[in-house]
Amino acid sequence: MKVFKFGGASVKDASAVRNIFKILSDLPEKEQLVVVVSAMGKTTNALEDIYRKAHQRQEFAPALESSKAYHLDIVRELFPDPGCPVYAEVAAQFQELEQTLSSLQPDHWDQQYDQVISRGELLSSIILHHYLQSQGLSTYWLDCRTCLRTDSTWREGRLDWTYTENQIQSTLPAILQKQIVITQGFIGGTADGLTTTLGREGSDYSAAIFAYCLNAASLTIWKDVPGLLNADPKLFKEATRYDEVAYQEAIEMAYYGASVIHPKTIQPLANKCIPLYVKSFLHPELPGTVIHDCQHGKIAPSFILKQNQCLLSFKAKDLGFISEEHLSAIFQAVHAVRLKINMMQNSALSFSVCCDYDEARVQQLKLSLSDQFIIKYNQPLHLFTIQNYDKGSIQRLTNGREILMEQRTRHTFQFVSRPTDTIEH
Ligand SMILES: Nc1ncnc2c1ncn2[C@@H]1O[C@H](COP(=O)(O)OP(=O)(O)O)[C@@H](O)[C@H]1O
Ligand SMILES: N[C@@H](CC(=O)OP(=O)(O)O)C(=O)O
Repeated sequence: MKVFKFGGASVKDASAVRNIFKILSDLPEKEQLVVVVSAMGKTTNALEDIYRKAHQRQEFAPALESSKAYHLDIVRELFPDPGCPVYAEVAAQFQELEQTLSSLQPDHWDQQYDQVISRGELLSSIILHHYLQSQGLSTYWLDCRTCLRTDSTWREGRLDWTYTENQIQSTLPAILQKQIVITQGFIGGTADGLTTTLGREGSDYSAAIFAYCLNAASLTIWKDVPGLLNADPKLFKEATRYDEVAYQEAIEMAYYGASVIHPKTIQPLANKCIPLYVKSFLHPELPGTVIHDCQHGKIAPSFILKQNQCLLSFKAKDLGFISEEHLSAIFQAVHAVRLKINMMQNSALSFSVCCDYDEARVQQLKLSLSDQFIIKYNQPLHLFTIQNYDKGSIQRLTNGREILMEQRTRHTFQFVSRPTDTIEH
């Protein structure tokens, strides 16, 4: 059996949904398949905006109406018959969403976020399931919250692998004998029946969980790019495709910020040697990239940019050296506010970290450490990483930039700098 994952771009409008049917109908008839789908287009961003407004008691109705209209336009185009049950199911999703939004509690920001933001994947999977059925495919809509059990770490649910594996293995194989399973990426459920999310862009990870639990022959993630490239083509000219990449290299690329694959995706696949194909949904006939257990020589340098970074520096108030005790206090506080460190460096009197910028979390951190440290920060910044660097690739990227922090290991070169108008000079 195989697992396919379709991201937001591959369900962004009615013709994209039709294209999925085309890809699936080209498969051999007996192929057993789980299809994991993300929210349509930029729905998750739209829901975040609606949620923020609702939480701050601002007018959110127009933004909600616009998301509803976006989904309904797609539904109308795909289902000319207004009696099709998809209309009632989509309406019910929006009704429940409105109920949640109008009864928000002032606290529990992260918990309520998950209850709201998860609607995007529920909507897209319902629409895709009904469309594939209307075209003659036999599909089964699975509410993945019944299988993917997480703890209640809101916005970044941690998976209960044992429960999830048992649940998936005891329910799905029988269904897969007869039907294609359509389910949601990005979301899971707690033992109390609440919804969790797995971290932004987490649908790839969901697909890897299904592939792992079902011992799939492969996972394919369908993208708007021809495969895994050595850079984001939206930012770097002349990005080139890798034919094959080893698991470890792909883990590193995702970790450093290559947003084409969620960082947690590869590990479960590598543990069972399940190949991951990155393929173009626009050109499904092309080979794409395979990420698997392979040995090859040095691959072309890859260029990775993480935006919206912040450089924090900590100095002990007594002007003492940065000791292990200081570092321990800093790490505990960083962990408590859930800031993500991407690079760090220490000198005699100060310790610096580059992390994803989140104003509220940075302020919380400053508050919790202000007794011991003088804390300064600088943002917005860019973090560049070059894997498999050489002299030319470093020159190409650093040229004309002011570098605020830099680090080099045998394979990886990283630096933090201020944003400039163009990525390449
Ligand atoms: N190394 C890379 N190779 C290919 N695409 C990349 C890479 N790094 C970033 N991207 C970006 O990832 C995008 C596809 O991922 P994403 O937007 O998450 O798709 P979806 O939401 O449809 O799953 C591409 O359009 C491309 O701009
Ligand atoms: N919809 C979620 C999960 C996801 O993975 O989406 P995509 O596959 O479109 O990156 C998000 O945008 O974060």
